[in-house]
Amino acid sequence: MGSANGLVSVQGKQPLFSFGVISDVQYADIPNGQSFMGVPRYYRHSILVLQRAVQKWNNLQKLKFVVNFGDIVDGFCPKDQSLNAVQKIVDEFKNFDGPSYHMIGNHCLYNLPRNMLLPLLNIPSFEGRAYYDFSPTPTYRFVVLDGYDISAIGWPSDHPKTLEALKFLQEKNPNLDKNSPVGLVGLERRFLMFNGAVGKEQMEWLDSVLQDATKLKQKVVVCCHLPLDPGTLSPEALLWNYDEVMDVIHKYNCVKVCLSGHDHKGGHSIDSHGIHHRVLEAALECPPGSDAFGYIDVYDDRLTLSGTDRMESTDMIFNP
Ligand SMILES: Nc1ccn([C@@H]2O[C@H](COP(=O)(O)OP(=O)(O)OC[C@H](O)CO)[C@@H](O)[C@H]2O)c(=O)n1
Repeated sequence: MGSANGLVSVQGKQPLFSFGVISDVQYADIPNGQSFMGVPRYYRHSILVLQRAVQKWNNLQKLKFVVNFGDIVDGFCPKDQSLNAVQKIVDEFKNFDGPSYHMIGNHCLYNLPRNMLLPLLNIPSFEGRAYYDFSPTPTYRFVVLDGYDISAIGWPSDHPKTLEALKFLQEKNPNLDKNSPVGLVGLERRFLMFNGAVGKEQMEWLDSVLQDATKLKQKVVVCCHLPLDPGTLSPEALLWNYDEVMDVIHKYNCVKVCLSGHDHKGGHSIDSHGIHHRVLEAALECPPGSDAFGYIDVYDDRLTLSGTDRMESTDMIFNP
């Protein structure tokens, strides 16, 4: 038996395939700082975490691809350095011996508009859309959602999606600072400017992909920067319309696991339909010398996350 971060791996059973994971690198060439809540953030060290991740992923010699769960560069990155900083992190991912799949987070959008960001991240896009799917094996499909589809950040200020997001925030959050949850209660605390929603068109696309996956008997892993289940941790981190997205997902039986970032301390929950929700611990909040990245072995009946250091290992077992 081998052990990684408290998890005893099942020997003798070959995974169908394996992939690497990392989230919230939030690199910036600036001194250490802290979050709004006072949690230390190590902006220069986070690129070293990514470098060690890539080295480990390459050494494993079995990973088919890696997934970056967003927030590649921090919002405090001086804006004249944003382009270089994003390019620098993308280049680190290119040192991995295989494809990297990226998604956008709020901090990406504080740095660059969508039209610049999406080509750099190699996100297949039409009219600024940042959702897509891919199928690494015939029996599995990955769906990458764009949690900032309806958002007050990232689109031009007069774009209909910006206006829709601002109107929504105006209705849902009475604070002058729309990033502040003061006075919002329970799950209402997600109605913050640093979050966003999945729009109507993307929702229809998601429905059609899940319908197709069901027809093809594929199991689906949903990836989104923003968490989709209130059971995982902080309500402040949730996608605005996580409930509508989950209603679509729950229509089908094909989604087995939802993976996300954004809520830096990480978490794991299983929802009422037996779907695992795993929020990944942030690379940014690793004190120097420590790490937060991992890889996932995919089987017919489970996804097994082997985490390094601050990333907890998690066995996600489901009904095949
Ligand atoms: N209670 C808060 C929290 C944050 N802000 C301000 O909102 C902006 C973004 O916050 P930040 O912590 O940098 O966002 P992250 O994406 O790194 O992390 C998301 C959280 O972990 C989700 O729980 C920033 O300007 C903050 O100062 C705020 O006003 N009030």
